[in-house]
Amino acid sequence: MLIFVINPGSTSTKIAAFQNEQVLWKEVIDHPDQDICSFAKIADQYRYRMEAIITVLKEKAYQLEQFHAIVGRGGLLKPMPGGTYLVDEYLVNESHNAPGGEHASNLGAVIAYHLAQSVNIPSYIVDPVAVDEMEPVARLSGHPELPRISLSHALNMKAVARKVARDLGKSYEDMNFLIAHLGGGISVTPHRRGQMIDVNNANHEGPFSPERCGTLPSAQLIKLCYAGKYTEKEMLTKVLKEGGLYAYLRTKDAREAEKRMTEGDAQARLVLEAMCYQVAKEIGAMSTVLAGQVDRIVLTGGLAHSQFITEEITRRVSFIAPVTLVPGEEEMEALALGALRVLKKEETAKIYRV
Ligand SMILES: Nc1ncnc2c1ncn2[C@@H]1O[C@H](COP(=O)(O)OP(=O)(O)OP(=O)(O)O)[C@@H](O)[C@H]1O
Ligand SMILES: CCCC(=O)O
Repeated sequence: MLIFVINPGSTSTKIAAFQNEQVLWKEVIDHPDQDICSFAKIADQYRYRMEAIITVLKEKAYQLEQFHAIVGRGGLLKPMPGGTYLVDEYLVNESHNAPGGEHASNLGAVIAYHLAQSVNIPSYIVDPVAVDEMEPVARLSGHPELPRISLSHALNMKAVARKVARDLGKSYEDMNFLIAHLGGGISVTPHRRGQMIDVNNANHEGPFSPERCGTLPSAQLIKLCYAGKYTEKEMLTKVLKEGGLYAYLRTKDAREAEKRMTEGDAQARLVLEAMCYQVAKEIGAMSTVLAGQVDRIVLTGGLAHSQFITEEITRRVSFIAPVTLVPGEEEMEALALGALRVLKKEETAKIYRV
């Protein structure tokens, strides 16, 4: 089976061709700031990104007709269980209208669907950002007007969970994991026998990350919002794009922060230690969701490449369960494998309706 994979990110679109489980090629199409900033909404980038993808396909001498399916990263749809979903017009319209908010991944389904329609093959999304498998007790925030929302790096976390389980000779559905995706944003999730039963919303809650604030003191936040200093858009940028590491150190790059730390910058050390402290604290909190029945803690995402960061977290949480490192992310493989499970009839594609 030949599968075409499309993963739109905030500054790039990653594409790849897979022959069954094997990657044939991967390409990162970078989108310069001045291009991206010229669009008012993510949905407006559709034609721009589509044309860039078609250009690369032509350069690689691939025809859409050669593929058996196209799979895109799924975005901020309404809450939905994990799995592989067939993309249809309903799902495309929802992705276009972005009910859960603006995110580049909203374009994954739209682009995959239109490319696939043009050559009459199916298109899918897999474990989108909006995967919601939270238990009822996890949904209460403390105020009924502000229910907790599940937004996370579900795609990579579920792929990593399957891989770690496989390496242990088990299936994902047999295991209890605590998985922390440590990227530009951070998700910490208890996975109970294949279900992500809670998660810090990676945009709104939990540890601060290279670019996001995570949980903030709520009354202080309200006062700042009403202080007349910032517009709503500025506040959202502060919390989602210019928070965390960036707010303290003016860099989102943990490698740069670590370099400064090793050169003696005490503030860089404090901020990195605080980020690890918050991640460890969240892992500790989530271990109670599994009542301490944890087979493995898994650290994944870009920050899991760092020895300093993984050791700082591990020394605080290894009393809970052994810690496994899976640095980086495997989103392209996860998308291809999700589509493949359906094409091989190991799984039935779900239909998204809410
Ligand atoms: N070898 C490394 N050592 C330390 N930090 C690293 C290393 N490689 C990447 N990072 C850091 O990881 C962070 C980005 O992680 P990642 O690439 O997983 O994020 P992303 O894909 O941009 O965002 P997200 O994972 O939230 O979708 C950055 O702060 C980057 O500096
Ligand atoms: C909101 C979680 C997903 C991401 O940060 O890309």
